[in-house]
Amino acid sequence: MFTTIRTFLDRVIHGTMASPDKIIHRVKVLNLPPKDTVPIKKLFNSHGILKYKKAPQWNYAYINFDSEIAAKDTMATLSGMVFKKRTLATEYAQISELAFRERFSPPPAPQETFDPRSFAERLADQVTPLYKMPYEEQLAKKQKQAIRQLRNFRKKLVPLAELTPERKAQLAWIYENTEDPPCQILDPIRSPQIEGYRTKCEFSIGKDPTGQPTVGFLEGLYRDGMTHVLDPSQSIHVPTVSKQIAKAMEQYVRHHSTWPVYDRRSKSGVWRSLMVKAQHTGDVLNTFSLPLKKKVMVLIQMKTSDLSTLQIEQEKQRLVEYWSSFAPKIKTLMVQQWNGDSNGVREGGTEVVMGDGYVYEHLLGHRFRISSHAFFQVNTPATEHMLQTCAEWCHQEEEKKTTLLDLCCGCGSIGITMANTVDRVVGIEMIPDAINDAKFNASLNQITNAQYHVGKVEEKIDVMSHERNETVVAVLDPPRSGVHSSVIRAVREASHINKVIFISCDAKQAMQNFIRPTSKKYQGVPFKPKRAVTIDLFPHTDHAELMIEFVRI
Ligand SMILES: C[S@@+](CC[C@H](N)C(=O)[O-])C[C@H]1O[C@@H](n2cnc3c(N)ncnc32)[C@H](O)[C@@H]1O
Repeated sequence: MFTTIRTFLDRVIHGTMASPDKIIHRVKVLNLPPKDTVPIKKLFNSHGILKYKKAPQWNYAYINFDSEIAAKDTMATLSGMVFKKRTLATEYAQISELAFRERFSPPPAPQETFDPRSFAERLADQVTPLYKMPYEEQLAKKQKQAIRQLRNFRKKLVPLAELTPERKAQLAWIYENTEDPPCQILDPIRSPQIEGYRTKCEFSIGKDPTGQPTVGFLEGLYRDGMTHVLDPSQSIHVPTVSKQIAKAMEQYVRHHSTWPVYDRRSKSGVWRSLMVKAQHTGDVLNTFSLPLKKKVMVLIQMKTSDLSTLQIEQEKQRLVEYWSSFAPKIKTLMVQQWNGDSNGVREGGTEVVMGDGYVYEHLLGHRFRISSHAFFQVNTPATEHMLQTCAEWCHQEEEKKTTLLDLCCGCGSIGITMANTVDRVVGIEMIPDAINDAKFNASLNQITNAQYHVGKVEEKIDVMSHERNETVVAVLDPPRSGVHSSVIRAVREASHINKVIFISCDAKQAMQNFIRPTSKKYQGVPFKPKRAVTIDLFPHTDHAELMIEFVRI
């Protein structure tokens, strides 16, 4: 058994091990508004409740207490309280901690059925499902998806037809155009490079179906009980250098380390995941003489709760020695210690053990420093095409000052590549490291007209002082999971924003909220799409970016 007596005692003493006797006093708060995440957080925080569980779509929340008295106190405070015109109610329950934890125990392993495909085919079907399709057909398929998405605007909004004439007039553009997609759709922008284009890869470390420690991609979804890791050496979207690094890490865990790989089912073991950022250009200015050693960041995630401090330090030292002699040379090595249940590389808890913790990339003649957690588009040449088109669309013809509002700006790539064509850039981003990168990147590129603000867009959108005689173009590039509706509301209500370039992999709801007629919830004059283009940032996969220019109606 890998767990030592020391860690067993440690868990019992520090409470990370479920004790059958321990009772959780749970309060369910009922009749909360769905969404409204920020006001709900403020409400709970103002009553000293910092930890609770509520999904945006739920109209209830759970709060766990160690004592019945604390639970009942909170019930007395919240019951009957009127919040957002709703009267809150509460329910109390006691549950054993063991039962509570078992809710999160791994799903049962799926029944093994005979699969005639090789492991490589199984993985390719999963991570690059279009790999057998000629590239032109892939583009046509993605174009069809974009057209369907834009046509859906009409389908989703027609139920709003019982509208006042004034609100109906706001949708005239969509009713007038009954057959075609409701705006111009340009030819898709193809990826200049269709193989080995992914600059960032997150590999899992675990066992393949034969039980061999492997560094690769997880087969299927963990929530479906899948925990096998498959070898990525034939994955066509992964660059050669990243495959070499995955293989080297696999050699390390198989032959150089005495610690086992992490088992997602028993939640034991040490080696969890490997993130590789293998940038396209790297940190040299002359892009034609690229020493490979300047391009690659490696981050290794370990579960260290079963190791002593000395063992952790020794392991870090061994990793540094191993990767220092690896060819091609890597630029920086990081170790992340993560003992929680969730999988994947996380923000924070990362130590730089070799190099400076950064890699660099060039985009449209600008140089960018990227930290381990900052988002950066994974397909550099295709991103350059996307940004070129975005810059053309942002261009204002009027003789007015233009402010570019770079919402969800990451480490600043959009604003910085366009800063020389506008009067000022204002960037907002919630990850502090990314904002540090954005500020650094602005000065690295001698950009003096950019300011950056750390925080959530929905909370910071007002940081921008409104100047007279300026037009504001917002570029909104949210994560795949979408943006909070308050962001869309804030953009709609900011009457000085007359254009929004919306870049998204999948955010249908957000797009609809830009165009729906004025209502109590969605105030401000709505936008309408003027043109759209698909940019294929992810060849061989089902994904692509859709960039839409929205203008006020
Ligand atoms: C798809 S990335 C785009 C980054 C950047 N525009 C770029 O092209 O490199 C989305 C970014 O939005 C940030 N983000 C997500 N939700 C946010 C929010 N509510 N407010 C501010 N930033 C957010 C993420 O941290 C991430 O950096």
